[in-house]
Amino acid sequence: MGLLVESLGLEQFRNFREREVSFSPTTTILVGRNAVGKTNTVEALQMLTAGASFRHPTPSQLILAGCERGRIRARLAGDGRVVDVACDITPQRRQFSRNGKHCQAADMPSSLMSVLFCPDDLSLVKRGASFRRAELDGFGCQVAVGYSKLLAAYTRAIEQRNRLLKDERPDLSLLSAWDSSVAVGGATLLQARVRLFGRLREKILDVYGSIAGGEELTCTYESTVCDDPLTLSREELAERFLARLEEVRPDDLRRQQTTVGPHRDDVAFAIDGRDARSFGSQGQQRSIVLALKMAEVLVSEDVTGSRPLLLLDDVMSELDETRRQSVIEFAQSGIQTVVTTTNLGYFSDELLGRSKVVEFGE
Ligand SMILES: Nc1ncnc2c1ncn2[C@@H]1O[C@H](COP(=O)(O)OP(=O)(O)OP(=O)(O)O)[C@@H](O)[C@H]1O
Repeated sequence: MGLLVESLGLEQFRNFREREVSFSPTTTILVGRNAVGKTNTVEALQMLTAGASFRHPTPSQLILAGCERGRIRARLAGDGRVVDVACDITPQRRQFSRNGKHCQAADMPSSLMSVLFCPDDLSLVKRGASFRRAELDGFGCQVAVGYSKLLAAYTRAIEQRNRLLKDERPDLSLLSAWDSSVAVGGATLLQARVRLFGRLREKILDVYGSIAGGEELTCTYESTVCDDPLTLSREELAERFLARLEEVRPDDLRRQQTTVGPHRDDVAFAIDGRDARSFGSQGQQRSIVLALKMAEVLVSEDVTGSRPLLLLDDVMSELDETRRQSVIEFAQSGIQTVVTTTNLGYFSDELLGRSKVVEFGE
């Protein structure tokens, strides 16, 4: 079954001097007008589960204006155990802890992970490729052991190679050394990412079929290194990547950046054979994102054996009735959900009766 969030404490965090919120094991609805701190509450929950915030703030942005430090903490309970997680925030850093012992941000999802769905996600299909990569990587960092380390090491290697490419007269032997380290780290990351994508794809197609039956969705991982990275061994893939880096070297030197690798890959969606980015209606694009988020919940349950916390920030107003119902039904299938809204009118009386409603603002 796994852990559920029982309560959250916010101390000098964002707009809160002090606030306690307790949660239902099923659905909790945070309601209030704009700018009262509903998203800030969701952000705190995401930090204590995913170990990161979708808004990518600096630590000082998280501290109540005029204060020197802040703290967020949550009590997680389930399976006969209680886990207290917290994050102490100073202007310089965030220090995470579990049951009073310091830990890394990347360790947080091992207690409870989360899937966030917010209005920005709705344009994921048509936004730049970096957003789709970030979605996959953010999910990977939570669900796959070691993924965040792979990603960090690869990102560092790419930064170093790019820095060298920007030199007036790049040292070519040093560039070859960076090529090797980019290729070896990149091959491992690429295989982990494509494997994860394969698991997600299966569920995305299932879920999409149930939201938009009759339409045929395809999703493809588009690698800049080779067509099917999983048909090669890791060593073979690293060699292929190295060969690609050598092939594009003149171009990379001219453009002063690395133009192939997992940091340039993309995920493409097509409906009935037509690219959803340019041909999909807004509704179809939103259904794809919905299917992707639900797939993340399902895959994380498959991989970890426990259900993640589902955070729905302000998406009810952005979805039409049919898609809203799909989300609500999905959330009702035994997934602890926290949803924010300015308007309780989106929820049926029956659902309101079964949910915990927490009011924000006066
Ligand atoms: N570090 C901070 N110190 C004080 N106030 C802050 C800080 N960071 C954000 N805020 C305030 O928090 C409020 C925004 O809260 P939040 O984003 O949670 O809104 P919301 O309740 O979700 O509403 P909306 O639907 O408009 O997003 C703003 O008034 C903003 O000024």
